[in-house]
Amino acid sequence: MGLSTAYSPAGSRLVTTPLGAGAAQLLRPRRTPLATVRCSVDAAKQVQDGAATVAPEKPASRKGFGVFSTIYDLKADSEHCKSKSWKKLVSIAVSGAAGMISNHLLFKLASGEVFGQDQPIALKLLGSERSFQALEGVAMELEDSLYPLLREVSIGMDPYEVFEDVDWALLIGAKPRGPGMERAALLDINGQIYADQGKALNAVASPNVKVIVVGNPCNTNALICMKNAPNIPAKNFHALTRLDENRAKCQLALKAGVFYDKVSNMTIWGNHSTTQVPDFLNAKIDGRPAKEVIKDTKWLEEEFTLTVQNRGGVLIQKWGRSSAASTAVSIVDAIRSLVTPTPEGDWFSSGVSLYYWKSLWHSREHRVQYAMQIKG
Ligand SMILES: NC(=O)c1ccc[n+]([C@@H]2O[C@H](COP(=O)([O-])OP(=O)(O)OC[C@H]3O[C@@H](n4cnc5c(N)ncnc54)[C@H](O)[C@@H]3O)[C@@H](O)[C@H]2O)c1
Ligand SMILES: O=C(O)C[C@H](O)C(=O)O
Repeated sequence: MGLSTAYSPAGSRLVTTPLGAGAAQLLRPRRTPLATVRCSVDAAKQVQDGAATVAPEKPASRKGFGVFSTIYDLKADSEHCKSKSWKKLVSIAVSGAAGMISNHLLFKLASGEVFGQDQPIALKLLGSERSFQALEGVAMELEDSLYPLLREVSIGMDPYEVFEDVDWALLIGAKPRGPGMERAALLDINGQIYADQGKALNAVASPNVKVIVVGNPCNTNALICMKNAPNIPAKNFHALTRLDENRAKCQLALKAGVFYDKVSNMTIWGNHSTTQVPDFLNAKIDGRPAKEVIKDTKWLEEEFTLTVQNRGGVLIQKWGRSSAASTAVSIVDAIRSLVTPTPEGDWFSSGVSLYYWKSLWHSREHRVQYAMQIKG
């Protein structure tokens, strides 16, 4: 005798019953012919039936995936007393959700390590036609992880559905470069994705949605996205340059022989590309200027800069694919920096619209300090 779970359509509760093999038949998932919600039980059956090769029907992204379609009252749920003090649900769209970076990121988001242990979240996962089956697999893994803070998961291929009312959009879905390529060469393929997604965000996302563009070339893609979303404040668009900041901190720590938490005030100027300038002049090690601690100026000016500029490319040569886990970590760092006060005297890097931030910088109205720019 084992524990089996029966899926019932949205609106009713998920039933968990001890079952024998015969009873399992009786509790096969029942779906109305027109139901568009996808659940893990259906996905498993598709593979079993050999239907996995058939293009899946387009799901309605507002409906939850599998267990996440169950309707419940969060505040009234006595089993989760903790939930009574939880904040209002935050809705996060992740594009390229079946890709390498997302495979690390989604589980960090769901665990609460990004937005906090009192912040329930909804994940809206956007995939492409090619990746849709894999997206179902991702959603199934999220189901099986039983994260208390993960209250909703939906999947879809239409950004106009997936982005509806989202508070955050983490735009990762794009083609990565291969060995020997420059990121800029991806613009022809990836640029259009960000034009389309910018339009979709403009039309259906929360008017104050925060957007982090990861797909390369990320600075240009962020600009394209921003230009296609005139209703969303320009200050809300970020290109992910945090990975470069983290890489630069790591190299300075290595050279100085200190743990990397001793390195602060690291700025990345320019694009997330080989033209970027990791700013060792303003960086600090243990509160002192990096140049005072690292006397080897030639190393700082040449090797340090080149290492940070080329780190992504070297990694591709070694791995055969681009960085994923460290990128996910840097997305977490970037979000955390945006939602929590910056430690006194420190700052962080993010690619943003210079036009907007220049004025704010002078007015000194911001509570979080930024060192960032966005470039096309
Ligand atoms: N800014 C950075 O620091 C940084 C770091 C690493 C990678 N990247 C970039 O991030 C992007 C994704 O990298 P990855 O390793 O996750 O790639 P991946 O190939 O593993 O995953 C990309 C996913 O996006 C999906 N996709 C493609 N077009 C889409 C669309 N229009 N809408 C939704 N999904 C779509 C693909 O089907 C795939 O599942 C690449 O462009 C890569 O160069 C940026
Ligand atoms: O180098 C790449 O193409 C992937 C990413 O931008 C990185 O810096 O690791």
